[in-house]
Amino acid sequence: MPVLTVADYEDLARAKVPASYWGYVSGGSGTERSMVANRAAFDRFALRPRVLVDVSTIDTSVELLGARLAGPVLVAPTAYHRMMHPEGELATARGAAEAGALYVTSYFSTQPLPDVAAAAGAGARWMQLYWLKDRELFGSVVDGAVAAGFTALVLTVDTPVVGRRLRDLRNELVLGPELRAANVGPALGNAMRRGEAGRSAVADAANRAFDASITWDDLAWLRERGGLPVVLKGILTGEDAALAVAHGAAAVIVSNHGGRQLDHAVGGMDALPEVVEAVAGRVPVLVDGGFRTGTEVLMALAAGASAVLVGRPVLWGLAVDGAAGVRGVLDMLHTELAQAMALTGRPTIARIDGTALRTFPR
Ligand SMILES: Cc1cc2nc3c(=O)[nH]c(=O)nc-3n(C[C@H](O)[C@H](O)[C@H](O)COP(=O)(O)O)c2cc1C
Ligand SMILES: CCCCCCC(=O)C(=O)O
Repeated sequence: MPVLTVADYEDLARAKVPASYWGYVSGGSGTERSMVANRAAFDRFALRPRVLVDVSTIDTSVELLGARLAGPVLVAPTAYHRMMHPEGELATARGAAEAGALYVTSYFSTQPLPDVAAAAGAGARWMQLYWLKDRELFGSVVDGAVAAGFTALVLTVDTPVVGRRLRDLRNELVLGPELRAANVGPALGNAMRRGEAGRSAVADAANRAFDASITWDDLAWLRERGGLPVVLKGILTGEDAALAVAHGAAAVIVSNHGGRQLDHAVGGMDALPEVVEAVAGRVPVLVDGGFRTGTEVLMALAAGASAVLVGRPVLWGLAVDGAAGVRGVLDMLHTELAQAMALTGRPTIARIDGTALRTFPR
């Protein structure tokens, strides 16, 4: 069967991944309405094409915090890539670099940061962080990211505690020995104890380690420690977007964490307009949650996003064909975007603006 869509990658990946790992990747929290909301939002938008525009050359390239990228589709941070492929994050880093895409490496990478950096080569890379109670350990991971040449720190702010992911609780999720998180110390890195009825070893380890007391005032410490741009991931309101800019965020990522954190949270595409309005062009606004086609990427750009991140699609590509699968998914989204740009009469990313979008009331 030819692989023609991101959804085709999902179908092929499902057959390759053990059931409890598939549940971890596919699932959301609670009723999973936040996950559904991400996809449902696209039904409330339609594109307004312009015709008789010279679209003989299409340029999808963008620049983001100093990185030149082949297109506006980034790899979202996702944990435990060795669930999908034996090479894990090394294959992801190679595939993303080959596609000219920026890779946001998860705090829960199963490969050491220097190895991920080496695999990425000249590829753009940011490092995602969860704030730990153990400030010394937290700081040492920041130092490690800086030393490995990551060029921005992405602090995920929607996870003071882990969402109630029922698929993981039902599957009594435990990780095999190859799935040690390689960069975060043994207490958090090791979620391999025996399964317990109704519990997820991964969520339990995270809940013990994450610092649920941090506030806006702590961000200065992180900016100082890393000396890198700090991007906040998991912003869903205009109020928090304004605070993020006021506290020195270099960019914000509008995200409900793929529907895995707050149940009934607003979807990424639905939250985007109020964040764009509050930020008012002062820093780039990125968005994720449910993006599966280039046309959907174009919708987000028209609504004011500078770029889009994809989480599960990259994992599906990784499971299907390692680095080549990751590259395949990212190339597919950029190719689809280029076609949508031609068909809407917008030959460059800068030409995609709000006039390309019609929004239907909820
Ligand atoms: C399996 C999985 C693991 C994830 N791990 C992380 C993580 O370690 N850090 C983080 O900030 N977000 C994490 N996320 C959330 C993603 O960064 C992103 O917000 C989400 O996947 C986007 O939605 P999509 O999967 O529909 O594209 C994870 C998501 C999935 C599906
Ligand atoms: C199950 C808890 C692990 C949290 C870290 C990975 C993550 O963000 C995720 O969504 O999963």
